[in-house]
Amino acid sequence: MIRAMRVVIADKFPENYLLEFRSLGLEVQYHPDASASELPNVAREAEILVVRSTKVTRETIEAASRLQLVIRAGAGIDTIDVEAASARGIYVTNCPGKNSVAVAELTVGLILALDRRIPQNTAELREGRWNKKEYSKADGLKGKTLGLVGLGSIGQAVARRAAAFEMNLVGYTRSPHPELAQSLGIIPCSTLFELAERSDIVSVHIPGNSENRGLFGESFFSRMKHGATFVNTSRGSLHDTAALEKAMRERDLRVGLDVYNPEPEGGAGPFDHPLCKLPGFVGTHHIGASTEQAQNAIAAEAVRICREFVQLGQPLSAVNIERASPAKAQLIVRHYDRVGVLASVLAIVRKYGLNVEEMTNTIFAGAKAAVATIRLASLPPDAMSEELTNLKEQIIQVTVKPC
Ligand SMILES: NC(=O)C1=CN([C@@H]2O[C@H](COP(=O)(O)OP(=O)(O)OC[C@H]3O[C@@H](n4cnc5c(N)ncnc54)[C@H](O)[C@@H]3O)[C@@H](O)[C@H]2O)C=CC1
Ligand SMILES: O=C(O)CCC(=O)C(=O)O
Repeated sequence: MIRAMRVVIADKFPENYLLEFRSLGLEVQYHPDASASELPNVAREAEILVVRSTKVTRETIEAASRLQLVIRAGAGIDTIDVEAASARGIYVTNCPGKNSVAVAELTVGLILALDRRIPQNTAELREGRWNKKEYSKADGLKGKTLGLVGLGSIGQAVARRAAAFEMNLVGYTRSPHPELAQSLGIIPCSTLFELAERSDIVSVHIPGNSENRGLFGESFFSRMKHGATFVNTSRGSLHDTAALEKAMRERDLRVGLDVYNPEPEGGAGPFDHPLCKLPGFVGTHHIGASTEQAQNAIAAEAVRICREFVQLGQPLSAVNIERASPAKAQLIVRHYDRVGVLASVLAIVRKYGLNVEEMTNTIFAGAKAAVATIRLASLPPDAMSEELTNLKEQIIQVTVKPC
C-alpha cells in the first residue's frame, strides 16, 4: 500500500497553513519546538521537511532516508547543510522575497532608533528621569548617505523606504543591475571600501555564506566616517564582533544589529553579548522576519512550493540545482510510447560508456508517441545513433546535437 507523503514541520507555523498542508493529502507532523539535535529523529520518516530557524545538519539529512525536499520557510539558507542535501539528491528550496518588507521595515526602525536614541530615551523615562537636554542631540536622516551592501530583495525594499526620508543612496552588489539601481536612485560603488567611505549609514543585506564570512572587519570599519552608523539585519557571521566593538569605542561608530554570532537556539534564553552594553548600540532579537504579514506570506509560499512538488514534482525556488550543466551533447529520441523503450535506449547509451547528466520524456497528445531528451557527458559516436535508429519497432527518429 502506498502511504501518504509525510511532511514534518519543525518550527512554529501559522495554524491555518497547517490545514492547507493537510488538504494536499499529506500526513502532517507538527513539531514547533524541535531542536537541531532532535531533528534527525523527528524527520526520520519525512519526505518533506519544513523549517524556519531550526538548523538542518548533515546528521538530519543522512538520518532521513526518505527525504526528498527541504523547504526553508524564510530567505537565508545558511541554517541548512545544502552540500549534504545535494550529495543525497535532496532539493533545498527557500521562499525568496516573502519577508523582505518586514526586514526593510526593521532596518529603517533601527536607523531611526540609532539617530534619535529611542530605546535609551525610553529606558530613562522608565527609570523616572526626564532628560530632554541629553536626547535633544540627533542628526536627522534627510540628505544623509545610506550605503546598501546587497541590492537583492531586501536591499531594494530598504532603498524604497529610505527614499521617502529623502536620503541619498549608494550601493554595492555582487550582481549589478544598472537600470534597477538607477530606477531606485542608487549610485553604484565599485568597491565595498568606496561604499564605507561615502556612507553616513551602512546597511547590510547579503547572505551569510562562507564567502561573505567576516566581510565587515577592521579594514572596513576603519574606512567608515567617524560617528557613522552600521546596521546588520542579515547574518551575524558577516561582521567581526571584536572589530565592531573597537570601532564603537575608538571611532564612535553607532551599531544596530538584529543578528549575532552565535545566536541562542530556540525562542528564549540567556544572552551575553559584548556590544549590547555599549551606549551607541541598538539591537533586536533576530526578529527581522517576525511580522504577521511576513509569516503569512512565507507560510503561503511554503504551501505553494509543497503543492507544486507533490502534484508536479517541480521544486520551486530550488537553491541546489546545478546551473552550469556538465552535459556536452543532447540525444533527442522520438519514440513510440511503449513499455521498455526507454530501457532499450538507455542500455545502448550504457554500452557506449556515456554518462546521462539530465533527462526528460514528454508524451504527445493521444499517448502514441513521446520524445526523450537525454543530455550526455560527451558526444556519442555515429554508431550509437545508428544502433538506436535500427530499433524500428520502438524508435521513430534520433537526433544528436552538441550543447
Ligand atoms: N533578520 C532576518 O530575520 C532576516 C535576514 N535575512 C538575511 O538577509 C539576506 C538577504 O536577503 P535577500 O535580500 O532576500 O536576498 P537576495 O538573494 O534577494 O539578495 C542578496 C543580494 O546580495 C548580493 N551579494 C551576495 N554577496 C555579496 C557581497 N559579498 N557583496 C555584495 N553583494 C553581495 C547578491 O548578489 C544578491 O543581489 C538573507 O540571505 C538572510 O541572511 C533575510 C530575511 C530575514
Ligand atoms: O524566520 C526567522 O525568524 C528567520 C528569518 C531569516 O533570518 C531568514 O529568512 O533568512
